[in-house]
Amino acid sequence: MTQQTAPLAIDAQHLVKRYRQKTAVDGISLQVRAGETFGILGTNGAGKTTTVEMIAGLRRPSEGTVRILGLDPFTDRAQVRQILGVQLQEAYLHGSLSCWELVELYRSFYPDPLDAQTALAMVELTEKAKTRFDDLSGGQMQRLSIALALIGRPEVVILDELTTGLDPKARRRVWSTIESLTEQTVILVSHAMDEVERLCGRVALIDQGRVIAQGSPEHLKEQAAAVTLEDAFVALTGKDIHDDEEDD
Ligand SMILES: Nc1ncnc2c1ncn2[C@@H]1O[C@H](COP(=O)(O)OP(=O)(O)OP(=O)(O)O)[C@@H](O)[C@H]1O
Repeated sequence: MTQQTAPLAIDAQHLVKRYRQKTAVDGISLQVRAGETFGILGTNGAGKTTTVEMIAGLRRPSEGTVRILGLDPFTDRAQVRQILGVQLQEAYLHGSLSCWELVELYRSFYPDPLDAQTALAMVELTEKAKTRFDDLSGGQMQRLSIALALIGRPEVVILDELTTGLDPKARRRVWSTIESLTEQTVILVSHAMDEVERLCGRVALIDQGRVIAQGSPEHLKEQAAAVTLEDAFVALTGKDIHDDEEDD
């Protein structure tokens, strides 16, 4: 089965999220096929996190629908939890537990999890097994949250700012881990063009809560007559990826 004919793993239709004064997401539709690694690129405040939180069932849309392998993340919450792994920008974990205890806790949620040693080794935290979460560095916390997102061997994985704050070596290691997920469907929110170009078959460019363009990195570069994905982003959105929308 090619990816073009694979079933839809994620089908988000016309997602809208309104906060009091602000429409953070303004009619985003995304279809991701099983086995794809799909990137979401956008400036700060473009609505990326709100979009993936709605897809994950962590934030209720004001409008629109989400299906993950045909399931509704709100009404089929228990089933969705078994097939979805989520790494958010900020990990809200029990800080007094050690890495090992957190890994064991997360393993207990799934029928066929990775073993604890494999999970810690995957993100190079074997040496930190006994360290309390609160005593980890920011990068180590992030790596642990990646391991916890993958521990249940989820069919669908959502990763928000996968490697922000990691050093170059750690970034490359995490990329290899993601590249090894050939069976899984991955949504990757990122600011990092090199990361998106390396890992994602298709990308959606998001600006002011809308999808401005989507396609393979090659297609987006062609569409914008740009040499790099960063130039394509600037050409298609009129913004630099490093801009902060709040400042406009
Ligand atoms: N709980 C909230 N209440 C009000 N406004 C919010 C809330 N959460 C997010 N927003 C606003 O919605 C917009 C989109 O936020 P979101 O976090 O989805 O953007 P983002 O693209 O993920 O940005 P970043 O790259 O900085 O994480 C921003 O203007 C943000 O300030």
